[in-house]
Amino acid sequence: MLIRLRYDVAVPDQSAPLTPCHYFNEGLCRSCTHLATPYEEQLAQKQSFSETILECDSWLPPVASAEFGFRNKAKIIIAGTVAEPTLGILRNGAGQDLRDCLLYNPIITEAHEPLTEFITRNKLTPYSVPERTGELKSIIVTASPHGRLMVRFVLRSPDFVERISSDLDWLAEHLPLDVASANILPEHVALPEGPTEIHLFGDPLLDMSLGPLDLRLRPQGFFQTNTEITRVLYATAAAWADEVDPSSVWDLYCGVGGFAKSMAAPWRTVTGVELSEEAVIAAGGAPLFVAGDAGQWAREQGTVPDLLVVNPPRRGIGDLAEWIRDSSIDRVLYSSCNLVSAAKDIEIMGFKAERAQVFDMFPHTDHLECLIMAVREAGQQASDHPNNSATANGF
Ligand SMILES: C[S@@+](CC[C@H](N)C(=O)[O-])C[C@H]1O[C@@H](n2cnc3c(N)ncnc32)[C@H](O)[C@@H]1O
Repeated sequence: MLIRLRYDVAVPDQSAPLTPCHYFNEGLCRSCTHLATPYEEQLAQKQSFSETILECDSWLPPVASAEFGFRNKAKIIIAGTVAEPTLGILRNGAGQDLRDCLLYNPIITEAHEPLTEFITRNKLTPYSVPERTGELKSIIVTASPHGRLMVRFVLRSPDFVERISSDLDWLAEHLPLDVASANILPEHVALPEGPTEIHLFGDPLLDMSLGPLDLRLRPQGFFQTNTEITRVLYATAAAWADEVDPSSVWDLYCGVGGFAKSMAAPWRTVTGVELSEEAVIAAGGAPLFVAGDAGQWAREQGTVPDLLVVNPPRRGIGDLAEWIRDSSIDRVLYSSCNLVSAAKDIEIMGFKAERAQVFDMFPHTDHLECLIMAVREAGQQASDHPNNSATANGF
């Protein structure tokens, strides 16, 4: 904990309890803004914040995460020199090594040492942000639930692809490597990655299966970052869906298909829709998974599902909310990492939250995932609406 003196000079408060993270205690990394707050208190704060943002008939108790070791993905910024690279973040334009970060899955932590050696032995010059020189910008590492790794080298140009590729057998001897690729990001921008991905090693699919749920991830696909919380989230969503036992489900913004697959049953049709073709291929492709814009796809169907599942990016579902309002859909299972946009969407839809639960996907931060079962408000029947597209289309 820091106390602030006049002129905003921060000095360590010697009387305050230290957190388990030495980077935090030394003021070198403050990504975990609430690390000094006891975890139970963090959870209670997230719950009360959520209850003020979203009016709900029944708020269930929050689902707690492991406090450390839960992150399955690390975006490691590379800086420093070939002989002494830093693997972590940029702090005031310089590299700050974060290899002891407590959030990482232990196999990601253990990968730092061989990755450091790999950079040095292959002379992979770190990219310097102030000078705009060098090649290796970052390494994105994803850990599977089975202890295997996907490693992606984000490079300024394809110049180093050959030398990386030719030494990957060495890397595979030193860490549990299943997939490796190069991502090309030529621009000097604060983006995590570029559009071009060059596959270099292994199968391009990392097995992210969670128990019976068969999930696979390709390099540019999205996967929730807290594996255990994700498993509980999908299982809870499936249990809530089973209570209403829909015969048709649409999973919009489906990513690699976690919600859709957890709700699949022989007596049910389930369709997942996702913008990223990489994710759709990883999910298993047609006929169950469709690549496209969720809103456009929904409008083109000429029918509606018994249960609509949405798990959009932070901005929410946009004008799909009006389409839902004007349709005959009466039950939406909304999973969101931004309760503010979710609450706004649910209001626009003319629905009310029947049940909600916080899943602590991102401990020590303000962020959270929330699962909401929303139902059409009495008196808000789509058929009453003058712009009822379903009625206009004759179904
Ligand atoms: C929060 S992630 C959820 C992914 C998935 N439901 C899961 O549990 O991993 C949001 C997903 O929406 C996708 N997406 C973004 N805009 C979209 C759109 N207009 N139509 C369909 N999918 C979209 C992203 O590619 C991303 O995979």
